[in-house]
Amino acid sequence: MLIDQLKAENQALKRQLDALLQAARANEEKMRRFDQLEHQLIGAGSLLELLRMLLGEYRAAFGVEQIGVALVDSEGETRRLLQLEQPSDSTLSAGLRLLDTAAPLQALHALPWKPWLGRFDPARHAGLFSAMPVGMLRSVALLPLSRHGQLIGSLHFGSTDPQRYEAGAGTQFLERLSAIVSVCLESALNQERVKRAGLTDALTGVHNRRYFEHRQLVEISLSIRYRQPLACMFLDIDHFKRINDGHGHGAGDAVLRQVGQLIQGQLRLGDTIARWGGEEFVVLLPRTSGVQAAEIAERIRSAIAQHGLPLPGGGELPVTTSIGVAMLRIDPSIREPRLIAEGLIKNADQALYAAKEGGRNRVVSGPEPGSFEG
Ligand SMILES: Nc1nc2c(ncn2[C@@H]2O[C@H](COP(=O)(O)OP(=O)(O)OP(=O)(O)O)[C@@H](O)[C@H]2O)c(=O)[nH]1
Repeated sequence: MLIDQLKAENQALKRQLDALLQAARANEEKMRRFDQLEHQLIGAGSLLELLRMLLGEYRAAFGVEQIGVALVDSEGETRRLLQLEQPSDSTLSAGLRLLDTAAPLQALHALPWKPWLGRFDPARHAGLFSAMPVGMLRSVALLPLSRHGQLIGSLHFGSTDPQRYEAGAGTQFLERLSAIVSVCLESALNQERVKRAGLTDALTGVHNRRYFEHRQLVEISLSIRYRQPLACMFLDIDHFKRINDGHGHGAGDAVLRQVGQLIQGQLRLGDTIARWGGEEFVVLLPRTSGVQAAEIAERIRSAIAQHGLPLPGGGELPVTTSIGVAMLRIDPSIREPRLIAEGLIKNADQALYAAKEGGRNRVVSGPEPGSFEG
């Protein structure tokens, strides 16, 4: 009898031991995966890649239903940097929130900043998960992201399991994760700033020709692959030399800045504007027909003509532009994207020349493209 009892106890102990060993192995495996993910985060090649990892791969790796990231972006810099890389990204739009101020995060994270684990409270937490459906969430982990004593963002995990993130549970791993993500974010932002500096026109703040030429190749390939129209606009400020000669180089620079902003103000997110050089700007309009492009060009022309440059002594210096519009044309004999790009620019430039010849302050459209059969 006693032997049977001992045997049964032994078996129960063995089962417990097996379960513990299994849990330890699972934990070890989990730690190994986290370790791998941390290395991937550290190795992210860009801000976009880092955010995609956090919002996409991490979600799968952690086995949580939802992940959200909020970043303080008071100057709109992060938004601009991300657009530079990828104008629209569904992973990002689902999980990323850019905040004008740190105030919402200060309300979320009390000092000393540490991960907060607990029950999901729709009133407080629903907004943290952005566009994702949040009705099923039961527990959340909110990780403050900080650098140099400032809150720079917040990382949010949401689970349908009420016990997944329980108040009072250990947060060592999450603390480490928030430290790593904070450093990676700062470093990725710095990398993007360096990259952007090489792709931006220092005077006007719009893209430079180098960026445009790169973007143009991407847009041409997309346009051909999806058989969608692509419009290109060449803009030149009229009699710019007279502005420089009559009012000084500083006034000329101010006109360039103002014109760049006015053009930008008329464009959509996926459009690209760049300073081509001197007083010339160039614009790419994906998925835009010739008729629409001519309308947009006319809006730009009119906006610039209506906004003269305010002069220090009062009054305004009139500014006008001539604009040439061309559509991507597919010549089956030309397959090299670089040559197609040159042809598109040449056609827009010819239309611009016709606008100058026609008396300036006007829009001229080049011939409509034939079909998209390539
Ligand atoms: N202020 C300023 N001027 C520039 C800059 N880059 C080029 N320019 C000037 O832009 C002027 C361009 O003059 P032109 O090419 O003769 O053309 P325009 O006077 O605009 O005449 P049209 O194009 O025929 O209407 C030159 O005087 C250049 O020195 C710049 O960055 N800042």
